[in-house]
Amino acid sequence: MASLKEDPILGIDGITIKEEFEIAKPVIDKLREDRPALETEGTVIKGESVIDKVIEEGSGGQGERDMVPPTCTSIHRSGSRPQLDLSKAAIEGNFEERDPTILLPNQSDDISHLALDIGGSLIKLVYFSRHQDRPTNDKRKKTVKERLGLSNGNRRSYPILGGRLHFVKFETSKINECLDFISSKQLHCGGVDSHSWHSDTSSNGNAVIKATGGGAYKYADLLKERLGVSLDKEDEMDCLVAGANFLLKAIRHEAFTHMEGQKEFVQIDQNDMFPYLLVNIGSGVSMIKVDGDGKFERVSGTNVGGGTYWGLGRLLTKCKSFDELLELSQRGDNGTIDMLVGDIYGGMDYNKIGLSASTIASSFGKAISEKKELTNYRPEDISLSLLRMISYNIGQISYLNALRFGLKRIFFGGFFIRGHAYTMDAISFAVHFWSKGEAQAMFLRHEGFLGALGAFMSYEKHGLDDLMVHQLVESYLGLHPVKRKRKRKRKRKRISWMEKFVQKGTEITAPVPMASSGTTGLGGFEVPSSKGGTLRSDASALNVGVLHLVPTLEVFPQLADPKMYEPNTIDLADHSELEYWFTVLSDHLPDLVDKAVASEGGTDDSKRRGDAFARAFSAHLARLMEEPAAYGKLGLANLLELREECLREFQFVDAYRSIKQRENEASLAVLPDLLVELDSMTEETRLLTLIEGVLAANIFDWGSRACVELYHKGTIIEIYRMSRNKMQRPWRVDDFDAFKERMLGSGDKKPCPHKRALLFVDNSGADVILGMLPLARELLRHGTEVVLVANSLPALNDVTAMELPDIVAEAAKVWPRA
Ligand SMILES: Nc1ncnc2c1ncn2[C@@H]1O[C@H](COP(=O)(O)OP(=O)(O)O)[C@@H](O)[C@H]1O
Ligand SMILES: CC(C)(COP(=O)(O)O)[C@@H](O)C(=O)NCCC(=O)O
Repeated sequence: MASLKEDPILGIDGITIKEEFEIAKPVIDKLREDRPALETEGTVIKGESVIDKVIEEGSGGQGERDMVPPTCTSIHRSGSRPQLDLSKAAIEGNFEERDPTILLPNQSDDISHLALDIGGSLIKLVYFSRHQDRPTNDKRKKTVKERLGLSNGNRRSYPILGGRLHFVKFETSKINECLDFISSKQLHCGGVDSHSWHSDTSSNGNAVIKATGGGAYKYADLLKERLGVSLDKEDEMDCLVAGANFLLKAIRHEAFTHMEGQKEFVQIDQNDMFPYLLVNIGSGVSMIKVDGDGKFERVSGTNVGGGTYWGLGRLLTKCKSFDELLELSQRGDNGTIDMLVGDIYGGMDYNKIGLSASTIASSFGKAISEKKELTNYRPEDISLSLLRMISYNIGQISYLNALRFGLKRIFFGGFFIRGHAYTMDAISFAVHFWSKGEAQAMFLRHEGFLGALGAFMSYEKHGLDDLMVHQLVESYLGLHPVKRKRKRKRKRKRISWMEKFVQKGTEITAPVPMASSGTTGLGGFEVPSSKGGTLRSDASALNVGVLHLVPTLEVFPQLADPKMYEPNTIDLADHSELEYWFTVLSDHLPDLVDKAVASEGGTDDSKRRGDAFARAFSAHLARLMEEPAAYGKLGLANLLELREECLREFQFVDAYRSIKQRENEASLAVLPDLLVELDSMTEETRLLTLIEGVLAANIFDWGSRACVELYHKGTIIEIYRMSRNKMQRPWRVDDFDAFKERMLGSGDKKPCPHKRALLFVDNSGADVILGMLPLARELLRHGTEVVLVANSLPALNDVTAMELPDIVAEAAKVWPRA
């Protein structure tokens, strides 16, 4: 395992843990005790919502609050108006993060914009923050406590360059929380970190904020009274369109499709974007035909929208929050309440008009039964049925409007969607079904912030023209789309499977894990689940199954000297080593939390758990820093296991789940090409390439922070390519010549392949799919029996024994015949 020290997300082989840790509970209790302190430490926002707000604030928080000026009377304007530089704007964070911050790396002027969209249900805020003036290279000088963020509650620290757009929402009925938030961060007077230029001012000296949505009218007086600001009202439809156009043109990995639980990002060619139908599902629904920047027509709408789901759902289920209602639906079965075609036709399909027995004939149709009252229905089923009814209906009406105007692309926004897999699937299904696959439903990651973003952009009406000049959209080749088209054509012949891999890896993202398994009443929605324990065979005659699922902690019997084996290769008794590793782990913590939250569908509940996990783990680290032997002998493996245990304590089953899925998809997509390429080689070259592939695919163990960063940009696959290119013998452990001799023979020696090979799979799907499986295939060809061995529990990015059969079965499907 190379460069272990450099890698904050390292893989540790053969961990043996003997100690039991009493971890999360005392920490949670402590957190509960700390809660009042937490709330006063933060903004004036009270109660449950504090944790959410802290999460949503991202880089905000105490660091900035420390600098809050007492009043905001010092508004002035500098001579030249600062410009918003949207060039190279990019989403920050991983693919699963919701409402992610947008990085403006080239922003040099100190702007201080804040824009509001005050809707029927929610207030959306977009604001800009400068990067903090903290040198990036002073990291190691900070105390570990500072790093752990225990002193100030910060979740992360950022480098200086540029700035960020932040996205925050509040319930409109709790507008005072929103005003408290603005006030605590002084956003209405340029923000706590603003030095030079502040928000627009009106002729009478008051700050002016751009605002849209009905509430910009309804609450104008309240804002004036509470914050002393005037609202510059922008038209809601103008803003929705401007926001959508900005996102589609400027932000990579913004738009995606979502069908049957599968999420796939869509690259939008800004030269071929229009016309499209924009459907904003807020409290009500607006359907807008967009022909260009500022060129649009609201062609339809429906009053059955997000407000309907939340309103009716609240009445029918007594849920206290929208998220509770949505979560309820995940455990629902709409078949108990919806009337199916089969219910009407005695279990039969109505084939003549293409309706199967399982098609919903009438939403809520079963509730006509006189024998049942509301209390006889499960709230879970009601919620799912309602969600399906409204989503499907909106999808269907949207398609009919697209049909009216010959539009093939429909983008859906609005907070009703909430990044919820079922909602998106139901909408996509309706569009797909009624258009017979002709039209496509697409979704936006900043779904609910279109209006607020549009209002934000309206500070500079020419923002989008600038975007064109800066040629913002980057392809994976880093070329302008127009040029890219031509280049790609010319290059097509030369694109190797590896390039395809890189391309796939940047396009594909994981299915949203929130998708519930089993049937959803929409048809064809079975989400494959792991089938450990059952032996299956497939077309390639591979037998796939789990041999052993019960974890046992035994020293591997094949070791030369099992008694001397010590899995903890790094001893943390050395204090500088300890401090180093604590730094690595604490620096990596926000990122791990993001992943863990994403792995659970990014729900508010998972965010709360994620935050609690971060605090609990930080508390453990802080304790161990003071008293390294607090939980017994401390080695790096123990520390990593502690982290895993802690994740599980907060019900994070596999923090890396979505990343694994993404990587599996990308790897499977290129596997056939890789195998064909391998098959075209001589036996000797093939063997060497196969071993190189195993080494390269084990990317996480190759270490380095750069790998991790690449991973975040969705290009980890490039690491695979790079590592293969750089592979040079002799390797640290290099038995290749002996292996080759056994496989192929040499001189007079006949081939004598091993009877059986144990292949230990470790990190990531690429490791298995592009490394181990091609090798396994070769071994099988030579008559060697192959057993793949993996961990029982997910740890770091490990592939587990439970996941292996599914991965192998999928790979076997794309085995080339040869
Ligand atoms: N936390 C929440 N509270 C209330 N509604 C929510 C929440 N999260 C999502 N929603 C859904 O989003 C809808 C509001 O979407 P949004 O785009 O903000 O529209 P509006 O501008 O009408 O407020 C609600 O009607 C509801 O269906
Ligand atoms: C009136 C609205 C534009 C307000 O926007 P919202 O606050 O719902 O986002 C919207 O609710 C709407 O388009 N309603 C549908 C009205 C109709 O066309 O029947």
